[in-house]
Amino acid sequence: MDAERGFWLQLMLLAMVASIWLSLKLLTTYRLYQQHHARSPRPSKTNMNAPAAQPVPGAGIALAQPPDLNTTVHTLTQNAPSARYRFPLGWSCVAGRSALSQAAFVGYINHILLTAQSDGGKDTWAIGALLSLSALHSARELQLCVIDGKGLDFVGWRGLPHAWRLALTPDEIAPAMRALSAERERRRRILSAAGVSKWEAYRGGDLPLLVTYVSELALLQDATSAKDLERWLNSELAAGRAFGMRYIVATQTASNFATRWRSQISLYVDGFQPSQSQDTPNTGLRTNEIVRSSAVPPSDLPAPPTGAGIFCIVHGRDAVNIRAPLIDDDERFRWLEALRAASGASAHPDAQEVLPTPLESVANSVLNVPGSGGAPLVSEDERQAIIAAAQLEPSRRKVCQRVFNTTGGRAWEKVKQVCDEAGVLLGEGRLVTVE
Ligand SMILES: Nc1ncnc2c1ncn2[C@@H]1O[C@H](COP(=O)(O)OP(=O)(O)OP(=O)(O)O)[C@@H](O)[C@H]1O
Repeated sequence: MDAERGFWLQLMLLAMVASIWLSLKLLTTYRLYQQHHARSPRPSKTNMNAPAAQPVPGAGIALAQPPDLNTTVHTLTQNAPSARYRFPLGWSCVAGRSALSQAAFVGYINHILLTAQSDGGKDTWAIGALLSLSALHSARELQLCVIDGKGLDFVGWRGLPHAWRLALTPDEIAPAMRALSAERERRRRILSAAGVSKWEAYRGGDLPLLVTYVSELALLQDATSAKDLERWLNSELAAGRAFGMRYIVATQTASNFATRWRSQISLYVDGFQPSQSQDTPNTGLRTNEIVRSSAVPPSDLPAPPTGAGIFCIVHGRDAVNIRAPLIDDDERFRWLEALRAASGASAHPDAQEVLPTPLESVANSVLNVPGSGGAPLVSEDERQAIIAAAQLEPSRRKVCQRVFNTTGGRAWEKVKQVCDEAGVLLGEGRLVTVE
């Protein structure tokens, strides 16, 4: 009996020693884990670049000194190597480092409302987005329409292969609006004849994404009337999306305009506003909802000139403060020249046949954005050839052989990237298509 009790006592003692040892081990491991994570904070989802970043006082996490447009486009391509029609939103300061926020037109962004008081940096933000899109897409993939009429900001864009139409004086505005409606109808006919329900499914290769920038909505009202403008916005914004047309509509505040078309807006970019009453019309959220998202609402942002280029970006219920890269006249001129040179437009300004603008050539030779590293850059022609071959071949290797006459290196990466994006040939040997 005593021997049995002794045995159980010994066993309990052993169990106690083992549990103390285990607890100490767990504690040490947890401390090590904590120390490691204190030394190396997790990178933010949006990626980072220069160290020792500082936010603008009173502007949430908006970065005080954002990198230039070159670095911005470089970071954009690193963050989202394969996303099409991506563009930068602006820079923030996350855990002491600069972080770029970005979005993409095809996928989840429909139309954009861009607002801020005078000199808030609206044109500069839009120019950054349009130049980035142009650098990353050929004129066959992307066309731009600019309706300005308030200054000289877009004069240098004339003759650019990406420029579908520029309305830069008040008398050019109404015809440009009619041309956009006619283009929408033309696209409707093409898509309907091709038997597809939306632009994204069309494989004809002759309908580039058409992005229209309206630099001041009030000028469109002056060129037409409040009623006509409302009708035009309602139909163009509601229907344009399905036909590969996107709008960036800028104005000082949207509160002076009818509300229906605003339901088509999926991204709000709002800079300084003088009163809380302006927050909701320009962001779609109430002031306290923006604060709950840990962002500074437009009515609390610093006013220009200190606050120029600082915006509150709202998508759904998420809000973030950013500062856009400042693009001065010289830089803009260099970019436009680079885009012209890369597409051969400077040699043939009136050329009908527009050459594509592959990112590699713009990036490597002219704009100094490294093209190596990250995912391969696939031209629209290559993309279409890969998709077509994927309908015929049973495996990605065979697709690669058919399109590039090789099965390795960058060619293989391109095939992999396009197949992943399109959701085809996910299993070797059979054709799988995902919605
Ligand atoms: N990202 C930025 N960072 C710093 N300063 C900026 C930035 N963007 C613009 N600015 C400054 O603000 C000035 C006005 O910019 P911009 O013309 O883009 O504003 P806007 O909102 O379009 O003005 P307006 O409505 O009066 O035409 C620029 O000349 C520049 O000095």
